[in-house]
Amino acid sequence: MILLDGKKTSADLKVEIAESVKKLKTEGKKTPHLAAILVGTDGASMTYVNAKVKACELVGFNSTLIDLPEETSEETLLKEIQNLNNNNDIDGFIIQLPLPKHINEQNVLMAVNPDKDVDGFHPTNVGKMTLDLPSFLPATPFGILELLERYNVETSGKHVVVIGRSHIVGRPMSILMSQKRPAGNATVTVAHSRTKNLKEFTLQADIIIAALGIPEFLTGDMIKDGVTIIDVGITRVEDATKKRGYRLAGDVDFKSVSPKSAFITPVPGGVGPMTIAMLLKNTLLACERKS
Ligand SMILES: Nc1nc2c(c(=O)[nH]1)N[C@@H](CN(C=O)c1ccc(C(=O)N[C@@H](CCC(=O)O)C(=O)O)cc1)CN2
Repeated sequence: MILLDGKKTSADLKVEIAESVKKLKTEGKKTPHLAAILVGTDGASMTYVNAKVKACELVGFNSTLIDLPEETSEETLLKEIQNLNNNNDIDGFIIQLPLPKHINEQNVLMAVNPDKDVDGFHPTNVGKMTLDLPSFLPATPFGILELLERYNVETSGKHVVVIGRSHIVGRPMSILMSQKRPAGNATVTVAHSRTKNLKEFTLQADIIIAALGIPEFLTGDMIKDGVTIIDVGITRVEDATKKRGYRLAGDVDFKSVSPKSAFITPVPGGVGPMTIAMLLKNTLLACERKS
């Protein structure tokens, strides 16, 4: 079993991005600038946004964090988005998800200028991705493709089962892996909460992407030997024995699944850190496209 090490791969990527930033600076070009909007005080969202800001510092980007209270209205948030759209120094920005329930996520994501949409969530970028045109790929699927490529995991002609159909991970992952691309050319099945006899599909899969958000859902009896496992889930599960009061659990039961796997991502240290590295990559791209 080979661990697909997202912590190490993302660190390698950050070194490469930092080198590109140095080159931009020596050429007298603009320093990439990422902004993030956080609405509310959800613990996990605060962790991720802070990690994004720290990653910007590490690679030499400028960053701006716009921290808004939970009760922020949709109108106020839309005004903040317009300010970022109109600010020429900002190359790309993201709105951390999930948003509080009183805010319509689609209205918010559609207000982002697609040229600054480094999350790749705007319908224009989703459409371009679907047509395999240059766009910003959503960071988690982009990170998974990068991990598969860097570890030379064969995907061509393989049967990929994606469990979960979210707009952020499952749906784009299924589109990208069926395309003609490195880490693509696969035959893809999308399974979801209404899928009957899921085990019949997972037992046939060469690659499983578990992105349903149910801790330790995929177990050893559901997979065949030699499978590649990508675990996208990161749930905080209460655990009084831990200093923080919780442990991080993936969607995969690592203990029973890893012995049967050829490749597997751990949680933590797998897909999560790759998400941040690919956001940086998109921001660099946004900055380079401007100049
Ligand atoms: N606007 C966005 N919102 C959300 C996205 C996104 O891509 N754009 N994805 C997720 C959360 N996410 C990034 O925002 C994210 C999740 C996990 C990690 C990560 O590094 N996880 C670590 C563990 C960190 C911890 O201690 O909790 C790991 O897996 O090793 C980074 C980013 C939803 N929202």
